[in-house]
Amino acid sequence: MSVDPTTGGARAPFGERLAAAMDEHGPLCVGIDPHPGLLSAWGLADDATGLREFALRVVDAVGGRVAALKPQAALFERHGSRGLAVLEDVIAAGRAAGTPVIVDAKRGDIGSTMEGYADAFLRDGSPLAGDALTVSPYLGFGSLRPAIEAALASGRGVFVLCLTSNTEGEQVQHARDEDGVSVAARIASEAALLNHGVDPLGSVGLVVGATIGGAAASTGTDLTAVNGPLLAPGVGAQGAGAAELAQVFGAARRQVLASSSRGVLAAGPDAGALRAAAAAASSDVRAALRG
Ligand SMILES: O=c1ccn([C@@H]2O[C@H](COP(=O)(O)O)[C@@H](O)[C@H]2O)c(=O)[nH]1
Repeated sequence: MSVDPTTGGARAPFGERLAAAMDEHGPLCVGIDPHPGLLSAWGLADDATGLREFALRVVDAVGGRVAALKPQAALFERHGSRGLAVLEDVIAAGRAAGTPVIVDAKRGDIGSTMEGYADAFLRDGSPLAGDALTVSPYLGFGSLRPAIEAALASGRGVFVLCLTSNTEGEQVQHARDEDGVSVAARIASEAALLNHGVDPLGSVGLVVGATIGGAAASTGTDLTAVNGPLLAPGVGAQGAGAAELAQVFGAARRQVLASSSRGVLAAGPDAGALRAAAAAASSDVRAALRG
């Protein structure tokens, strides 16, 4: 256990905290993606003030009611330093509501630079540190070591891109090495090694899109053996629903944290409507994954 510097209490490992949150609230993560079109639809300006109103309204509406929140860093970064300040406040507000915050920044670089990303997103005392970070393994899984070590040392987690929800990802993720092992399968087995023996779930998760159909099987990717959380974007706006979740994840379905951003956010700006949209999505994914 690591110590939470805010409360002084013990912080359980991320995988354990997320498993408890999924059991309590249902396996839904609400993505906070303040696209310009959504800001406009909510009657907000496409600036840092509009961004703050939008993002904190989502946290107020659904924080404490869903398993996780996932702010999309790009849509804060596009507002420059003021956008990053809003991202910091959103991370703090989500955590204060007791909801794990997954910062979707998809960082990946050589190991020495990954140290910097680890400091920024995965260490106590950094205002950009949530509960987990999405990371990209395409500089080699080993390059992620600084991020993984920082996460595990502080009760945080990572989600490593494995089989992403976009069709372009297949070109890289389905490729096979000279032994016939796919890139996706290799990434999953690296995560499985790190999560081996951890109960109920390890803290090294994977990103596996809800839109990928039979790609786990066709690439030889053993999702159950990962023994870690599977963040599944693609629900809602990208077209996946309950049937797709059941098909994609099969026996690994209890590890899945389904993620929907625009599918929920389109219900705003009214807080009650946002809450109702999240509750409906949560109940759908719970039926598909836990029924
Ligand atoms: O494979 C991936 C990895 C990440 N994402 C991110 O999830 C959300 C999806 O938003 P929706 O509005 O629910 O489509 C977005 O932030 C993506 O960057 C993904 O879609 N697929």
